[in-house]
Amino acid sequence: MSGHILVTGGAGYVGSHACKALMRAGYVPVTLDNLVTGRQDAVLYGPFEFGDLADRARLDEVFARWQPQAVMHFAAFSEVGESVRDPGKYWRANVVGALNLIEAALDSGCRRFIFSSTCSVYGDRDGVSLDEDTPTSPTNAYGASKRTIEEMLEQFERSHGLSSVIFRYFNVAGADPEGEIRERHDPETHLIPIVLEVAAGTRPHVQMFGQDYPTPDGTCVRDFIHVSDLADAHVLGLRRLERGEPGAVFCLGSGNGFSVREVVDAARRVTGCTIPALISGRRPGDAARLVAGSSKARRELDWEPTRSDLDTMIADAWNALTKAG
Ligand SMILES: NC(=O)c1ccc[n+]([C@@H]2O[C@H](COP(=O)([O-])OP(=O)(O)OC[C@H]3O[C@@H](n4cnc5c(N)ncnc54)[C@H](O)[C@@H]3O)[C@@H](O)[C@H]2O)c1
Ligand SMILES: O=c1ccn([C@@H]2O[C@H](COP(=O)(O)OP(=O)(O)O[C@H]3O[C@H](CO)[C@H](O)[C@H](O)[C@H]3O)[C@@H](O)[C@H]2O)c(=O)[nH]1
Repeated sequence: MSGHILVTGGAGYVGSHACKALMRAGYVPVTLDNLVTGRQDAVLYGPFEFGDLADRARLDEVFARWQPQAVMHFAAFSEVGESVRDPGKYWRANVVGALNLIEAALDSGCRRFIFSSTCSVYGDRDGVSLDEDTPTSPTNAYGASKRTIEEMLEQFERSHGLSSVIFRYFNVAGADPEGEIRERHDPETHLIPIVLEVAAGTRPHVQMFGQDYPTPDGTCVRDFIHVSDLADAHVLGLRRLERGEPGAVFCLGSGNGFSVREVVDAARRVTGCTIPALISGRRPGDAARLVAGSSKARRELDWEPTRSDLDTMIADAWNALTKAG
């Protein structure tokens, strides 16, 4: 089935890759974005509507114009450290923004909703592999805002028949294998793009935040998932809703943990560059180890990540960065 899909945050990193996957699957992704962190030149695969989730009248206009059959909701603030310093920003933009969007969707008759959540909803559960049944206990406003939106979706499913698929992403990495779009945050805070900026010579060194964690080499361990594999999961989630299956939560990770040090070593291997690395103190809010333990998305959505080995993710990000010049 094809049709228009409203993609909030479609000018951002994950949203732009989702738009490409939707376009390839025969849908028309309509991006709604206020460009606070996204870029209009990443909106390549469907129409663009400038707008802010806070502006309910604008949301109503966009729903009336395109009559989307589903919403994919990526737009949010998503920096853990910032959410600790400024929780109000996260509650207002993420939670109130999502509530406006849900109500605008329902008022327009749209009852399919796909939501970007995060493994930050689990808080710091060192040593445990995290799956859909792991109890949530967010430790910062970012994770708490995402968990609250999950609860809102569960409540609107019961009260208004809004069907939702909630994806809890682990660490998203890589870039479009064709290099058309990539991760471009300013300032960049994520490990892999920072390491690649060092390789490209635009940053002098990478700081490794902490080497005294209870992990094999003392640096934090993360589960990285390729952004294109993640985008494919969203199309599969949409098809699940089209089939009329009930809403569900899925963790999206590879199930493999890599330490910060292993990521830096892999980037040296893939790029052939030296990549100076310094050890510095822990970054507040970081959990020692966040690794997905679930195969529910593989089982129930038939999702099969194909590019989520570490070297391929780094190579795709590197190719996209060097292609962009
Ligand atoms: N990147 C990751 O590793 C990761 C991990 C877990 C979850 N997520 C979630 O995935 C989603 C996308 O993350 P990303 O890395 O692509 O971020 P991003 O900053 O690249 O994209 C977010 C987009 O939303 C837009 N936006 C933000 N607030 C808006 C508002 N009020 N109205 C309209 N547009 C708005 C921004 O301009 C941007 O284009 C977020 O919800 C994030 O919490 C990302
Ligand atoms: O310059 C850097 C940047 C990061 N790191 C380390 O690399 C690891 C990964 O850090 P990222 O900032 O790349 O990613 P996070 O794990 O902090 O955050 C990501 O996953 C979270 C869920 O855990 C949220 O969803 C968030 O939006 C998403 O960016 C962490 O141990 C961090 O301390 C460094 O050592 N040096």
